Amino acid sequence: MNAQWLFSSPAFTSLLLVILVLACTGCLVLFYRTRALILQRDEANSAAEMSLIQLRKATHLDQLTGLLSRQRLTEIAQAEITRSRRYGHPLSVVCMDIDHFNQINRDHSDKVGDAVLTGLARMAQAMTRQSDAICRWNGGAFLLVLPHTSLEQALELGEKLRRQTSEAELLVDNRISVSVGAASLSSKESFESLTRRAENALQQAKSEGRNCSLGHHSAEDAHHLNAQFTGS
Ligand SMILES: Nc1nc2c(ncn2[C@@H]2O[C@H](COP(=O)(O)OP(=O)(O)OP(=O)(O)O)[C@@H](O)[C@H]2O)c(=O)[nH]1
Repeated sequence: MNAQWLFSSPAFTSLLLVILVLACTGCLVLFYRTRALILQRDEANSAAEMSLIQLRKATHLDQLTGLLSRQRLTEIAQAEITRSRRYGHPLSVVCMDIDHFNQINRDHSDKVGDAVLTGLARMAQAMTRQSDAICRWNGGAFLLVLPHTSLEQALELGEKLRRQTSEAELLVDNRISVSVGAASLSSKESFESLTRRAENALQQAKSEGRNCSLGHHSAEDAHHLNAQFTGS
């Protein structure tokens, strides 16, 4: 039996065909199995993502940053204002807003903008006390409610946040800055009025060139400062 006879025999051709069919079937099985595994993994990931979103909703957290929702922070602030009045301790709020956030989104993508928000949220949480409350206020703005904190102390924290932000590597190729506005609770003042004054101070900081912190002094703050100055 020579080699030429073997390769041209019908039995050999049939064997080759069988091997080919088996190899193709194996490849197909492998392909469908891998695809099924990938689909399974994607489904598991999106289920985990969905349950995180649902958990955050149920626990009154901002879906992106995990900070308090604006609604939950307002409830906490109302309770803190009542406590501050009852025990006579100061309470302040700080409003911090990313400068030119619109442009960051435009130049880098919304995904990078989201990462900046999350990074800032983590930084603010790490730099504040457990008794402070922080929320995503709107767009690129955060609001901090600071019990037992005077306007001067709130501005000190605002400056610390501003400095830390300008040094943090939140963007790969650039630095970002924030502007900060602060206000301290006056007697009989509502939370809405207090936050409006902090937002006014923030707008003032924006119009003075951004990357700075400013406080809104109420008539009471001015009186308090004057009393300190004259020693009365
Ligand atoms: N990536 C991202 N962007 C958001 C989100 N929410 C709001 N924005 C964007 O934030 C931007 C808000 O920009 P502004 O606060 O007006 O800031 P700006 O005018 O760019 O800058 P300033 O004048 O310095 O405040 C808008 O472009 C919104 O689309 C979010 O959840 N993720």
